[in-house]
Amino acid sequence: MQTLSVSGVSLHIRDEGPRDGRVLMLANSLGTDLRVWDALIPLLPEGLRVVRFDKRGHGLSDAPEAPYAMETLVGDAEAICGALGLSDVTFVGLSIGGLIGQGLAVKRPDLIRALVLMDTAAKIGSAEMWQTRIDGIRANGVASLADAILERWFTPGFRESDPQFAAWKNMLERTPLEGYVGCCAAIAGADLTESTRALTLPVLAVAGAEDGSTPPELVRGTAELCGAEFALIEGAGHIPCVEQPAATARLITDFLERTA
Ligand SMILES: O=C(O)CCC(=O)CC(=O)O
Repeated sequence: MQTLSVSGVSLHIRDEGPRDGRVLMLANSLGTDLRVWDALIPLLPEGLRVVRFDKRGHGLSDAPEAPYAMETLVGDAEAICGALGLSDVTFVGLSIGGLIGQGLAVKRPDLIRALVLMDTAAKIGSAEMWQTRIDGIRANGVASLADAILERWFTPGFRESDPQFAAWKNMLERTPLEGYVGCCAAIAGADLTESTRALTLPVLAVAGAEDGSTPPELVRGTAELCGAEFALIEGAGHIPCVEQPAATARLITDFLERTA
């Protein structure tokens, strides 16, 4: 297990593959930890150096008191790149992870070669919507909203019959309250529309066809902002790397080839 201290906060990271391989950095979504990439990684081309991490407040990373700012989350990802000596990174960001990726590409264009925006947007939801969610979680805990969240994350078929569904529910419900609320605040405060419009690096945007959190039309809108390619993943909700790892891996693999 590897950890890294950033401004006194311990971040859990996993750094796998050859040190001299092309770097793929994976950033996951709200209420998830780095295990959401487990099924995807073995399906990616060999020889990649794959770096993933639990953002603050999630997984095995520390959960400092909320709120967090998007700039802080971007700074954490930047610090991980610095500590591991990463450059020429292809950054794959899922939902809030995609906001982190957009922010990092703007702040440190020298670090990022290409960007995959997965089920994300330049702006996700409204400040009011996030405040309602924060109030609900503060009053009744993460588990009180879990069923509604899981309906947005996964298709009905997956929820009804996948043997791992119960484990993903546990992962969500066990997210530290401060971490979940802290990241809600970061998303609420992030409108990256203008900076993402100015991006010039290669971008692939992908969306689960049944995503109820960041619906395909929202993702497509962000793709259009920055001239990105757009692809739909059938049979997936908000987390296609869990629900459709093979289709997700194919899209990423083709993009890696196009941006080699
Ligand atoms: O998943 C994220 O990082 C934020 C988007 C969201 O609202 C997810 C959910 O439906 O809970």
